[in-house]
Amino acid sequence: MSVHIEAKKGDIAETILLPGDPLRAKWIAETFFDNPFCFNKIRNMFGYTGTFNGTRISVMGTGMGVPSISIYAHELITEYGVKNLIRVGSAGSYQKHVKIRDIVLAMAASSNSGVNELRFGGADYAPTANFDLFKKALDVAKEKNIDIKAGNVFTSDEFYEDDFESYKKWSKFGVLCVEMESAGLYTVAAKHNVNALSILTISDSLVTGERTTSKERETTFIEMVEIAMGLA
Ligand SMILES: O=P(O)(O)O[C@H]1O[C@H](CO)[C@@H](O)[C@H]1O
Ligand SMILES: O=c1cc[nH]c(=O)[nH]1
Repeated sequence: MSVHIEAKKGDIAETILLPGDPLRAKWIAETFFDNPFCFNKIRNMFGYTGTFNGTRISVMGTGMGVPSISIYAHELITEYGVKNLIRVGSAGSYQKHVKIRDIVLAMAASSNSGVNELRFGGADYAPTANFDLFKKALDVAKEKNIDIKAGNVFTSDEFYEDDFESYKKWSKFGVLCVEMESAGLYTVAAKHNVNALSILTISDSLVTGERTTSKERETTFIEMVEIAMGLA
């Protein structure tokens, strides 16, 4: 048991899927896993382990934002020996060609996160995806005929920004979409020499104003989960 996870040693698989939403974690376990059992209910941050095609796999919510995912990633790695951390998140599009329900593999995560500014004393650190997981995700997507987009994403400390138009600077420099955790996940994984990848589904668009419902974000982003499950 760690401070925020009540699982016993050995309860959590080496590969874990990490949605921000704990109810998406529950849906993933109940929809995709064989024989899932719940290993965490602390703070209602549900975590489950089961099997997929005979291989053990886990899923757990991370909450929203870099501080929250950093806590869970740290405990999963240092207390439970997790080696592959795969975020399955929602994101807002910054580009006209990145449309609702498109899948984005985050090759790197630019950020305004105060956490990395604190950690690196104001110097820039470039949080990047693990190459092997990234390549494998491309292969799985191809095999399943799922179109993906890949590139730089933006990890923001804010969901509601004072200046809505500020996204246009990042958009101009080719950033595909915004979410709130990948830079933190990639940095903590790198610190502990384990593997991380963020697979994102576009839930809304800052360009067009379209958006999916909360329920759709919880239970319908199937293709990104299929790619993530293929990495186990
Ligand atoms: O759907 P999840 O995985 O939570 O990801 C996105 O959704 C939340 C904001 O609504 C933030 O956590 C953001 O990163
Ligand atoms: O962090 C997020 C996630 C989805 N959509 C956004 O605009 N921001």
